[in-house]
Formats: sequence, structure tokens, C-alpha cells
Amino acid sequence: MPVEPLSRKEIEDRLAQLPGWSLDGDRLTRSFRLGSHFAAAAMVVHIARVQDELDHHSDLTLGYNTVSLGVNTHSAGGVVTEKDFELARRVQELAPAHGAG
Ligand SMILES: C[C@H](O)[C@H](O)[C@H]1CNC2=NC(N)=NC(=O)C2=N1
Repeated sequence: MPVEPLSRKEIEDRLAQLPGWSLDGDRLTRSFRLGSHFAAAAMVVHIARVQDELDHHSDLTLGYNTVSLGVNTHSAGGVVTEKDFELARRVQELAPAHGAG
């Protein structure tokens, strides 16, 4: 089933439930700060597993004590869809276990 682009209002309504996430152009983005570089690397692996499960993948960047994501839906023309929010919610759920804020 094709995924449809979300309207600006639909995106803003969903962002209101996702602290720390924002719309940067046509991508949902968020950065997390962690207690160590190794903790950040572990969170990247955890996110990678979820992304494979969802078959939906962000640009996922490991920095010094940071993890950053940017995601949109290529198959919908590189815009934000419900699939991006599904991934963002899953990342929000796993973040506390990594001490990520
Ligand atoms: C074949 C596979 O389902 C597609 O390439 C998936 C994989 N992961 C994806 N990730 C993202 N962010 N957008 C997509 O359109 C997408 N498509």
C-alpha cells in the first residue's frame, strides 16, 4: 500500500506528541546526547535493529556522545509520512533505556 505525504497540520499535530523532534525541510530530525561515545554507539545499533524491523531507515549519525537522525520517505518522493512518525515514536520509546536525552 502506498504511503501518502502528510499535510503540514498533520505533521505539526504529530510533532506535538514527540518532544525534541522537529521538521527540517522535508525531514523529521532529532539529536540525542548520551553519557559516552560507547553508549551512543549502542543506541545506534538498537535503532538499526528497529529500522530493519520496520523496513524504514533514517540517516543515522554517530557523533561524540551524540546520535542524530533525519528521516523521510523516499518512496513517497522524499516527504514526511506516517512511516517516519512510526520510526520516530519507536526511537522515543527506546531512548530512555540508553539514558538518552
Ligand atoms: C525496498 C525497501 O522497502 C525500501 O527501499 C524502503 C527501505 N527503507 C526506507 N526508508 C526510508 N526512509 N524511506 C523509504 O522509502 C524506504 N524504503
